[in-house]
Amino acid sequence: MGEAVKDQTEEVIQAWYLDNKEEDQKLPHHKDPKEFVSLDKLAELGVLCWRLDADNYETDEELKKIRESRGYSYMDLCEVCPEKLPNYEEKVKMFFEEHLHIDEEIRYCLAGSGYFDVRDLNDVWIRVWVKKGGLIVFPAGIYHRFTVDSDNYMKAMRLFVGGPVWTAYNRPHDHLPARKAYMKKFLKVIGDRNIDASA
Ligand SMILES: CSCCC(=O)/C(O)=C/O
Ligand SMILES: [Fe+2]
Repeated sequence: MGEAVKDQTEEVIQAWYLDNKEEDQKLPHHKDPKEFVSLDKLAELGVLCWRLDADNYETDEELKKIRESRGYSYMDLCEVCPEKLPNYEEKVKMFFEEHLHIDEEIRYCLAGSGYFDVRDLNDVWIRVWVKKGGLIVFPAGIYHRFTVDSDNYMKAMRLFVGGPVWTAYNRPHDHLPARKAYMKKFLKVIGDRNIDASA
C-alpha cells in the first residue's frame, strides 16, 4: 500500500492497544499514553484494510474489483442498532464475546462506526476503529470481537466467499484447523522476519 493510500485509509480505520479496563465497551479504552498500531502491523496479523467510496457502493468499480479478485460473491447489509437488528441485546452480547470463524470475516462500513478488537500474536488486544468507507478483512482463525462505539450505530456490508456461514466459535477453540493454520501462517511470518533481522 502506497503512503498516500495508507494516509487516506487511516482517516477511516485507526487502531490502538486497549487499556483492558472492563467498564463500558463502547468507550475507546486507549492506554495512557496512547499506543497506536499501524496498518502495516495489522497486515502482519493478516488484517487487511481499504478505504472506499461508501456513498456510491452500488456502482463502485474498486469494490467490484476487490470482490472479484477475492471471490466475495455474497453480500448483505446489517444495521447494528435496536430498531433494525432483531434480538439486538442478545446479538450485541454475542458480537462482543471473543470468538473466531473458520472463514474470513469481511465488513464494509457504509455508515456509522464501531470497534473490532483483535488479538495480536502475543495475545494482546488491539482495538480497530472502523468508520464510514472502511473495508476490513479478518483472516479465518483470528480471535476477535465487535462493539459499536458510543454513537451506537453501524451499517455494514457483509461479504462472503460463497454461501455465508456466520458460526462463531467462542474462545477457546484452539484445536480447530482454521486456528492452527492461522497461527502457523502468521507466527511463521514474524519468526522468519526476526531471523532475517538478526542475520
Ligand atoms: C458490523 S457487523 C456485526 C458484527 C459481526 O458480524 C461479527 O461477526 C463480529 O465479529
Ligand atoms: Fe466475528
